[in-house]
Amino acid sequence: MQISALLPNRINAQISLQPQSRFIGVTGPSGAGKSSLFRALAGVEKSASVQTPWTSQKVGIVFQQPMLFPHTDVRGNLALAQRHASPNAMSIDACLRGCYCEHLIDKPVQALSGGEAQRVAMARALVNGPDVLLLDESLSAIDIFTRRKIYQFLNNLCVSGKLTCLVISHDLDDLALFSDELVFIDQGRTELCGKTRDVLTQVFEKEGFATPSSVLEGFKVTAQSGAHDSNQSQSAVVSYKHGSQTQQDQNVLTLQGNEQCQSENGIERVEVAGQEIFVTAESVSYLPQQSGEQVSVRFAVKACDVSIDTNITDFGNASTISILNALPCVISSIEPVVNPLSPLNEPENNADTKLADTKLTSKKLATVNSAKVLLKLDVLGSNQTLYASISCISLSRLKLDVGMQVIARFKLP
Ligand SMILES: Nc1ncnc2c1ncn2[C@@H]1O[C@H](COP(=O)(O)OP(=O)(O)OP(=O)(O)O)[C@@H](O)[C@H]1O
Repeated sequence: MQISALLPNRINAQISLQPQSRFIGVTGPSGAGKSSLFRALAGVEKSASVQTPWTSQKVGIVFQQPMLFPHTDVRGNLALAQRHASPNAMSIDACLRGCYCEHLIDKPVQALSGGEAQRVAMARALVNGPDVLLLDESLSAIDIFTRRKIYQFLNNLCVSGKLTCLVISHDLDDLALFSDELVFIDQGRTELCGKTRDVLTQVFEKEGFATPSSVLEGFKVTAQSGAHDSNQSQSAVVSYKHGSQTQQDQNVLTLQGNEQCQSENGIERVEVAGQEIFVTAESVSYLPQQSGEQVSVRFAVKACDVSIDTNITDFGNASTISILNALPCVISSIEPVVNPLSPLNEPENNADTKLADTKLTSKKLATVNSAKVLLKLDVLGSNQTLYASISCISLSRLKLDVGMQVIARFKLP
């Protein structure tokens, strides 16, 4: 999927995406040109020259400012959008449910809070039945719980093949969780573009975040495929079917036969690199589904939530700690988390901040004035990466070094 946009003196962006990508995150510094790019793609910028694969498809855009029709109420706004809806558009009720604003239906627009107005604007855009939806920080005023639920609704529409979303956000955790691919815009150009976890790694390394998130992918585990008290490999055998209209409206994952998705008390079980991982239901999103029976999902793990255990034997039976999740890993790099405000960390004092291929000494750590280190961990049995942010005290107490095998333990995301 190729997209290009040229807007004199502002945008010169070429974006190359995989054909199966349906939820594409867009980020970059303030003033980078993200909104200008979307305005160009939506046809709002008359001087723009744009090429997209959506020439015969319906494209919608939702701005940060909801721009609802002020002379009517929520019902009136949705009814107006429905007048021009495409034949396969979802019902008003389904859109209201998916955007958590059923209770707002009779409210005048002036009586809506900022976040409520954003939810209604999102529902209104969906009622119109777009094939492609451009979201320009459209959910920025909504609390994280509701926002994640709406993103999950959109994610499910994307996975069912009904919608392609391009989503501008400064919240990298949201984008990590939902994006099939991520685009980083800077100075009007596409600086990075590709698989979310690869682009995120480059963004974190470039921007030097102290506690980056890692994106892990795996398969949903079914009820019949595993026991609770085991960390052993389980096979995941649920499938995604393009169900009836009602099912699609409600975004139901259809199960095969009598199998049940393992979601107990809001917890999903996901197989990652042969291990069973527990994740809260709201922290899982679906990948574009491949042919076959397994349902591919992803979740994000913050570096500060990962602990390191050097006892690599019998790791599935750590019954004395509350942390549920464990993945065998090898340390691939160790870098200090540098305090940017410290005078010790000016460039001339900071020449040797990469400790990856050297023996760690307390002298070196003192040189970079760091209380914490960031470990990059290769998850054994997969090509996935996990970050762990731990104290320098733990680093030296556990005598951690590059190449060491450890168990990464993390609470359920
Ligand atoms: N209508 C306009 N005419 C001329 N320049 C504009 C116009 N709108 C925006 N700009 C400029 O284009 C640049 C990119 O702005 P844009 O709003 O696209 O950035 P952004 O990445 O969306 O920023 P933010 O994250 O802060 O929303 C900025 O320097 C801005 O001043």
